[in-house]
Amino acid sequence: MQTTATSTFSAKPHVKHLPGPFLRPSPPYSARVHLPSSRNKTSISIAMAASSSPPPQELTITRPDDWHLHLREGDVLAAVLPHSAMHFGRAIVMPNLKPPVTTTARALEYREEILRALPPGSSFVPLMTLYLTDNTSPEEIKLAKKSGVVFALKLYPAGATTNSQDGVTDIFGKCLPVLEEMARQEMHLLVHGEVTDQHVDTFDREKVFIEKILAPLVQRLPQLKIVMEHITTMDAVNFVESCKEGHVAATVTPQHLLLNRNALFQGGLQPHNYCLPVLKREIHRQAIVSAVTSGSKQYFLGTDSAPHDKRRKECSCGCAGIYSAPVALSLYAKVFEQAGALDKLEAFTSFNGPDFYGLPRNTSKIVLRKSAWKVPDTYSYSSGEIVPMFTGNTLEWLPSDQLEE
Ligand SMILES: NC(=O)N[C@@H](CC(=O)O)C(=O)O
Ligand SMILES: [Zn+2]
Ligand SMILES: [Zn+2]
Repeated sequence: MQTTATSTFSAKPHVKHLPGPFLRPSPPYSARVHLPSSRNKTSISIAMAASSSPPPQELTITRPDDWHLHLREGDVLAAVLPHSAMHFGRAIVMPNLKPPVTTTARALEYREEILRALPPGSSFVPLMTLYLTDNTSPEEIKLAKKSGVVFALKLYPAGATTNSQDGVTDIFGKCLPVLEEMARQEMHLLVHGEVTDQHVDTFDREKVFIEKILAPLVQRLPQLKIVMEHITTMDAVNFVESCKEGHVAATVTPQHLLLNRNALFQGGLQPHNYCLPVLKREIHRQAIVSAVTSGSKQYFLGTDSAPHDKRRKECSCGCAGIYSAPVALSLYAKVFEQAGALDKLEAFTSFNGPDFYGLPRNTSKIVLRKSAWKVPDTYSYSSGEIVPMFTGNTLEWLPSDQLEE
């Protein structure tokens, strides 16, 4: 499926090539984006320092967590969970099942299903979330907090993305009492930040969401801790950085760091590069790379790994979501390496997330080795196949568990 563009990324001739933006080192932050000027200087000096010493071939980092993950249920859960559990310590598990996880009772059941599906000996911890609806009650927030296993509520504007039809129709009209209770209970709000108004261009939906919903929400409830999930634009970067550190943060996916919207059309329609919010222009990708590799504590790893059966991706109305769990760590390392910021990788993958959620950092380590490995074309499961991001390509930075000292 992935074709096109020449690559300096993989030297081996048999390897399929990756789309363009993946290959170019990120230039210093664009002048059109607002950032404190000291940040520009920092990233340039790191890049220069990195180029004068031999590039590292091995990195040992604190075990990462995934702060935005779709695990699904049943046979898909069984197929995808090992890919996350292998290298990640914990993950914030998205509640957009069919029907969605709207109550603490259901989140507890779903958590048990995940724990049962774990490979033997795994210490992976699922951090549960509830799906916010127009009818979620403040009582439910109290129950969620008391459970000790629910860490956040997820806002899906109704109709914005996969399985969001039961989402919120009018956040200010219907959800303020619940959001106030969340602020009181220190329960985080995770946001799919796109408006659903069909009159708004698909590529502008994140920007308009920030203007119409997110900025007013932060004004109205400054104590509520908000994670803007899977950010895709420089508008989101500017917004996050205009907010107080520790109050508003963002997760960033591998695809929004590596691909721009050309990747949807390169050599033909590429359904496995389709996710929501949709990939944006190159200038937005560059803004996100600069923000994430700057060392700011407001960004952390959230793959948004979203498995869909191959038949539901490769069809006349393919669904949104990219399956990245098996490749995510290799890809994040590549981004930081290209930016000359490998020294900032661990904070992004392993520190900023737990710090924002008020959870302890993991104590075990993983090793990323600079050795080539080939991404499988597909992963089979009992009812079909799932195609991973960068299917069939060769990647570097192979993750493995650190051997006991
Ligand atoms: N990102 C996606 O394109 N899809 C996600 C939903 C979401 O995170 O918006 C999914 O559940 O498939
Ligand atoms: Zn989403
Ligand atoms: Zn998601």
